[in-house]
Amino acid sequence: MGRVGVLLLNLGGPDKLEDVRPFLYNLFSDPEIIRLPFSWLQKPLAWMISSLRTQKSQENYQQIGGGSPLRRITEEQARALEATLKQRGHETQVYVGMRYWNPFTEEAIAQLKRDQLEKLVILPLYPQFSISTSGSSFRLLEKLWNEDEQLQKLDYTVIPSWYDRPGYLNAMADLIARELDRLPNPDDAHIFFSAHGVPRSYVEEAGDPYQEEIEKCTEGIMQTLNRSNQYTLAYQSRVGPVEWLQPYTEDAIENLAEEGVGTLVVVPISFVSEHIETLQEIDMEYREIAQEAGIEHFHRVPALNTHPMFIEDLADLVEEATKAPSLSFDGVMHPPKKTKFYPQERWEWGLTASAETWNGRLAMLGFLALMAELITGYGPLHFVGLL
Ligand SMILES: C=CC1=C(C)c2cc3[nH]c(cc4nc(cc5[nH]c(cc1n2)c(C)c5CCC(=O)O)C(CCC(=O)O)=C4C)c(C)c3C=C
Ligand SMILES: [Fe+2]
Repeated sequence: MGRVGVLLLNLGGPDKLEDVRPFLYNLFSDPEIIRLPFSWLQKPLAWMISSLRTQKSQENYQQIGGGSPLRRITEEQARALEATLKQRGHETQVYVGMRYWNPFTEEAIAQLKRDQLEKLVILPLYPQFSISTSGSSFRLLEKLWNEDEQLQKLDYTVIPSWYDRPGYLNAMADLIARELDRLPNPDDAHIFFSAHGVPRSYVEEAGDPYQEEIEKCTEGIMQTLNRSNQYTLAYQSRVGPVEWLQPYTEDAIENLAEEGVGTLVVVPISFVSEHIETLQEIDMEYREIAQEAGIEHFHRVPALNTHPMFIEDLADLVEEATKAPSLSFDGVMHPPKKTKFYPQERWEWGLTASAETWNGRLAMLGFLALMAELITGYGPLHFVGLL
């Protein structure tokens, strides 16, 4: 391999409590996270939601030590991948580009430009593709590439998702097997896959392949695990008033308790690092729900972090991507057509004149309602827990 760089993409998280508000502002400013009919609404709404959500979010980060471990773990993964590639004889520079917090993707790109690479492998640290995660990072890269001729000359490969790789499935199965084997009766445990949710409309209207990839991933892990345990897939971390993918984790836990399940082994599957949604949401909130519902034993499988099988698999993936034909930029940051579906079209609202009119009216009404809610502290967004 020549001078190859690997760009690891991730979401980012606040390092300390003061970072929570600007981190949330960046997150809610992203149209791939909150989709609005008019772009001019995005920033005021992001400001408003982030201002009102900060306290609740800070309390959660406080419970896990005052900040997200995501940056530290992602840096550890980057260094472990670099070391594994070096052992295999490849001098590869691995960069970390976060979407909403330090180290930002823009900084990673500035650094890799200075390093004069021959080829770049773009590797999201999300096993499954979603418009809201890898898709959002690809959109940002698209923008940066479109603005920069030096980047346009760089050969690159994009890996859209990798949930079905045997190395990854083996690493996940290994972690689950270890957790099961610590129990007195491993066969009786119910394996509970908790995936990060997305609004249902992402899948049904915008063609997000996320749900399909999550389902295939879960089946792949169970086949690799090759045990007789019963299992369930549910979706966690719902934000806001709209419907998200179902069943919701909290409901599924309560249903299993009603069916008499006494031991749950929870497996987080949408991310590869410990972060607030494993350490606080699963370990604290869902544990409490399970206990209150009568589930006596609640165990959680750790995230992959720097699991050696996982890092070896990432190294294989980089080697394979380096051998794959390079792409030249044509205005869109897409992978080769054959690999995986990646929605190229932005999800547009208001496709017809009358819909435009209604979108406009609804947007204005919504904005006024939000202003009223901001001033009074009462309203539907407080009621459903978004603010
Ligand atoms: C509001 C919509 C959100 C969508 C859609 C969403 C999708 C999504 N997110 C992850 C992974 C992570 N999310 C994290 C934080 C986070 N995400 C949202 C909202 C949406 N996520 C919020 C409001 C937050 C902030 C935390 C909070 O206030 O609850 C993180 C970082 C966690 C950390 O340790 O800091 C990750 C990682 C996935 C995989 C996903 C869709 C597939
Ligand atoms: Fe999220």
